[in-house]
Amino acid sequence: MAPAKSSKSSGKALYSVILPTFNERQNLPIITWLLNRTFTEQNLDWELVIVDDGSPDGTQDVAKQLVKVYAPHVQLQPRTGKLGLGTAYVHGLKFARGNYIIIMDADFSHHPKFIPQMIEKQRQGNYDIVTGTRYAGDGGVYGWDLKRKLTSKGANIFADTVLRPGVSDLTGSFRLYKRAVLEKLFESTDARGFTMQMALAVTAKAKGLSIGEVPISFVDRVYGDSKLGGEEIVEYAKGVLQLWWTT
Ligand SMILES: Nc1nc2c(ncn2[C@@H]2O[C@H](COP(=O)(O)OP(=O)(O)O[C@H]3O[C@H](CO)[C@@H](O)[C@H](O)[C@@H]3O)[C@@H](O)[C@H]2O)c(=O)[nH]1
Ligand SMILES: [Mg+2]
Repeated sequence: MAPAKSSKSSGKALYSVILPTFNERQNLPIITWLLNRTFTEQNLDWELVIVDDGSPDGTQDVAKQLVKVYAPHVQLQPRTGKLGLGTAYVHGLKFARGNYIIIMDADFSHHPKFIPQMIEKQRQGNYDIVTGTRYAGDGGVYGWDLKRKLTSKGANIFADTVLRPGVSDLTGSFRLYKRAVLEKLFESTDARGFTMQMALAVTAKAKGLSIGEVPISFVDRVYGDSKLGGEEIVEYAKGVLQLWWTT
């Protein structure tokens, strides 16, 4: 792959999108097309780092095609097995070259159309982090059943009550980070599962970092299944209590 323009040498912002995938063969081409369109329209430098965990559905074959079609913007950084969402971000960051890192899901729950607003917000306030929020302003959740909605809302209320971070969507993972900030946050939290989003936001607030919010509509995936299970929910509760103890 031809090297992407380095943000350090050009002095211009380079936005790296880290996209963890597990069985996203059907979603990946469209999300990549949308990302390309969004960044091109905005005249922004960008790259996409796909972290696929050996998906049995052939996601990596699709990803390899996209690497060629969108060269030099797309890289595939696979792992051999399903090692989890949090470590996928850490893995992706090792290869990302941008000075800004965007983390999002590959299943259209996080629509690329919100990226320009997140970038604009970051620039306005020079925020360390800008997080997409489903629970403020025009934000919302569409397509989830009541149980899943209550789980998400409950998880946010629980963490907000115990930890008081003042961030409206702690479990959401559609975020823009300054690169150096994300590197430091990864070093200072052990949480690596779905708990990680909450732990990163709470730790950031405890360190005095600034977090801007952009309302997003989160739409449930059309293709494939969620990988969030009961075990993750227990881990989340443990994560909140651990942070309560340590921050
Ligand atoms: N590489 C890798 N990717 C993974 C893994 N598990 C999930 N993914 C990818 O991570 C993204 C999110 O996974 P989903 O399974 O679609 O998650 P969800 O149930 O929709 O959960 C969403 O909402 C949660 C709570 O609001 C969020 O915490 C979570 O990050 C995500 O946005 C998708 O792109 C999926 O392919 C994994 O073990 N490895
Ligand atoms: Mg999803």
